[in-house]
Amino acid sequence: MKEELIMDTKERLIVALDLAERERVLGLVSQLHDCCGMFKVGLEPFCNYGPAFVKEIQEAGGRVFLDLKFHDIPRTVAQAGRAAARLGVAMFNVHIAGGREMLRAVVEEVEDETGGKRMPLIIGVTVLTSLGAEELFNDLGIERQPLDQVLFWAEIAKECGLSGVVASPREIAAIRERFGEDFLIVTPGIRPAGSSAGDQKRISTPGEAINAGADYIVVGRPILQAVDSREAARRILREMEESRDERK
Ligand SMILES: O=c1ccn([C@@H]2O[C@H](COP(=O)(O)O)[C@@H](O)[C@H]2O)c(=O)[nH]1
Repeated sequence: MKEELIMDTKERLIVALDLAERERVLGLVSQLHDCCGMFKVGLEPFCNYGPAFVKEIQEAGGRVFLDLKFHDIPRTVAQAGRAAARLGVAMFNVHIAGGREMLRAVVEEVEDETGGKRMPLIIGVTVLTSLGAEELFNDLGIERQPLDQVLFWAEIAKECGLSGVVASPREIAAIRERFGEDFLIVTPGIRPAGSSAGDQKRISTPGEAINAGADYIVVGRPILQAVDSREAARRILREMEESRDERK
């Protein structure tokens, strides 16, 4: 059975711990662990505190999405994937732009490490939510529109055995329609009404993302920078819950 069917709303919220201060991060973990399904450890906390920090979050009761977006030659990414699986993370990601051989290598290595049991979800990063059509063309030389590029990469991810993709809220409905319910969609670029987009270009509200069919939404600054982070998370959960009811 697809994990989604047994997920309640809180399990769909992933809080991005994009902070450098160790004590603050651990404080947030204890404040928010009953309001979200996973904590995302990305480049900032990982480069500051390393794998031991992932363990600390797990010991405090948090499931971890390791967001290091591996992108390298196949062997290197496969071995990094093995190490991520050993760390016991629930999810990690790789750039689909690394190519089919890299994607197949990491899936195979993680299956070998875990014996196919308690495998972390391996998610492919498509077009970063901070990029619009202009940057995609001018900076990366990609002529497709973001939606077409996301679908192109999602197809490769699926073919190579990944569990799903990271994509912006704008592409959720098209991914869902093309790849069905058994392909996970993890969506950053989430901004509750009235909050600032910052460096994100392809955004939507939590409710819109859930309505479009996201499995997980990833939220950083709207929670981290709120005066009351717990209340901000709970407000997002309420909005997700209402949109989920509408979707039923
Ligand atoms: O395309 C992507 C892939 C990853 N991210 C990550 O998600 C969070 C979003 O944080 P906000 O503060 O809510 O913008 C951040 O950790 C990114 O590294 C993404 O935004 N877009």
